[in-house]
Amino acid sequence: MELVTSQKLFDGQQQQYTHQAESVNCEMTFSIYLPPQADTQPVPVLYWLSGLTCTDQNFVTKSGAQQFAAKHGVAIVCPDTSPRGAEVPDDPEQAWDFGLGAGFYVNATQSPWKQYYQMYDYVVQELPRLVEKKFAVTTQRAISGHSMGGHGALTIALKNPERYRSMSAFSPIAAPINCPWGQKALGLYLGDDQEKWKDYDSCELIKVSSNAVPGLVDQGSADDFLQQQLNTQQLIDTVSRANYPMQVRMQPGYDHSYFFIATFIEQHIAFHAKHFDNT
Ligand SMILES: N[C@@H](CCC(=O)N[C@@H](CS)C(=O)NCC(=O)O)C(=O)O
Repeated sequence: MELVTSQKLFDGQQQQYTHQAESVNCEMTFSIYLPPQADTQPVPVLYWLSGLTCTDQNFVTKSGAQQFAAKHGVAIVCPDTSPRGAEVPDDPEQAWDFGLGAGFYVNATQSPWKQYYQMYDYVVQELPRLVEKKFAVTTQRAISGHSMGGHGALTIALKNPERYRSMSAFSPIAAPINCPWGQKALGLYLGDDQEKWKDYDSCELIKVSSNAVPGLVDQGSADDFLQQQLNTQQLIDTVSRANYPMQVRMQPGYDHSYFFIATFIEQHIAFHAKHFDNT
């Protein structure tokens, strides 16, 4: 693992690292914010998954989250959104909604994607293993994300309730099996059998879930992707029918951008901190 950058921020450290990742078969970059509390004791970790076209840097530079992580004594780990490198196959038309920057946090089963696009294993297993070995952190974890990353955060927590204390999302792709972004990505990564797509669909997972991970979701009403891609109403209906402990809030006038995330990130970090011991 190699340190790329390190800056002091709100008495903690904002750092970026590269490492050779086995699961995705390439060099990966991730960022970590270590709050000042990590100087004296191990702290819990919030994993943040970003959306389409993003890297590990969007959240670091635009969310303003570090001051709240410092207040609550929580580390924040931001992985990249896909495998990277000249050898990694991309969308044949180089569209921004598939391939590089668009790993959808699944384990691809189809060629040529499956050799690299194992982002589910990377985020759930390999990255936490590395983080928990190298940094002053506990094994208490939470997960959050935006858009494609909101989909990643919710599906990962729903599939691994024993690994995450809480989950949250901004503008998640809540039912990818029912929207163009999801149908394209799941079709190419997982193949034509739509039954297999359900394993990566938050609404489908909530329907069959027997465990309860506390959840918080914020969605802007002025989000340009709301009608065609995000299926927020389906999430609201599914949560209500299943009596799942997830609050889904419509926020009037907010769009899909990081300005929306910056507005509510303090509340999301406080929500996750509430579910950790001793923060
Ligand atoms: N084509 C646009 C749309 C993609 C988009 O809105 N991506 C969201 C996630 S789905 C994002 O976070 N973009 C980067 C940013 O705002 O920093 C772009 O390239 O940014």
